[in-house]
Amino acid sequence: MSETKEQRVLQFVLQNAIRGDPKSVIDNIDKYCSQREWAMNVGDQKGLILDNVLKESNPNTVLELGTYCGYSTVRIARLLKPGARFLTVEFNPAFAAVAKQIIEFAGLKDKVQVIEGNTQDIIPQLKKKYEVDKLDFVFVDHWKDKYLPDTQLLEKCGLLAKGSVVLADNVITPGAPEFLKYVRTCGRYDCTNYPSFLEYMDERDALEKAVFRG
Ligand SMILES: Cc1ncnc2c1ncn2[C@@H]1O[C@H](/C=C/CNC(=O)c2cc(-c3ccc(F)cc3)cc(O)c2O)C[C@H]1O
Ligand SMILES: [Mg+2]
Repeated sequence: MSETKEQRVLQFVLQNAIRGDPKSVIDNIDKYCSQREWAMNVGDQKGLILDNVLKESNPNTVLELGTYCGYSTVRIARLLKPGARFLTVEFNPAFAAVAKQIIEFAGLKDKVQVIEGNTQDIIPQLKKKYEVDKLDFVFVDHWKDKYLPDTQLLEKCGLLAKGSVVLADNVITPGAPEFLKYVRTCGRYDCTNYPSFLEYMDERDALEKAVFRG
């Protein structure tokens, strides 16, 4: 049966990256997706901003919405302190299967829990089923029309505390206008925009950091 693009990305990593070396996994995904087939990874330019915002936050508990192939999952997991908890949610089984193999190849299997499911179903289960109290850092990179409902769901479920960081990809391209308007005007977040470029392209994009005021 014909391979998918995501399977080709995985194969390229398995054949070219160094097992147990997260940076070589990241670099090889960027190499494949910039030279051979574009894919919706956060990429290296926005990835550097993600790295820096994450380091500033130094989180104990991290949630990612939209694992895809696990590129940002590896970027995040490689920077977490020992004992930190990291949950990532993906509802496409084929993407989750690729991500799990990429995460394991990078040597980060024990740092990440890949949860297969829809974020709107998983978020309400985080407290009881996944024993999460509060989230220190949330990376939002799934369907763009889900950014707002899921942010409001995180609030409703009592998962955000004063200082919790919500970092959203693609607030320019493809854009998440309702999310952006909400976090910037609802009065419950301090927002910072980080202008950058769309992964592997020259088009403009940006990350938005929304820090919950509690
Ligand atoms: C609700 C829900 N629950 C669990 N997983 C969910 C979910 N919604 C999506 N997902 C999963 O996240 C992933 C989805 C990510 C969506 N990201 C995108 O659509 C996306 C699109 C572009 C883009 C930019 C310019 C262009 F011309 C074309 C595309 C760039 C990006 O960085 C993106 O993240 C994979 C999907 O299965
Ligand atoms: Mg994205």
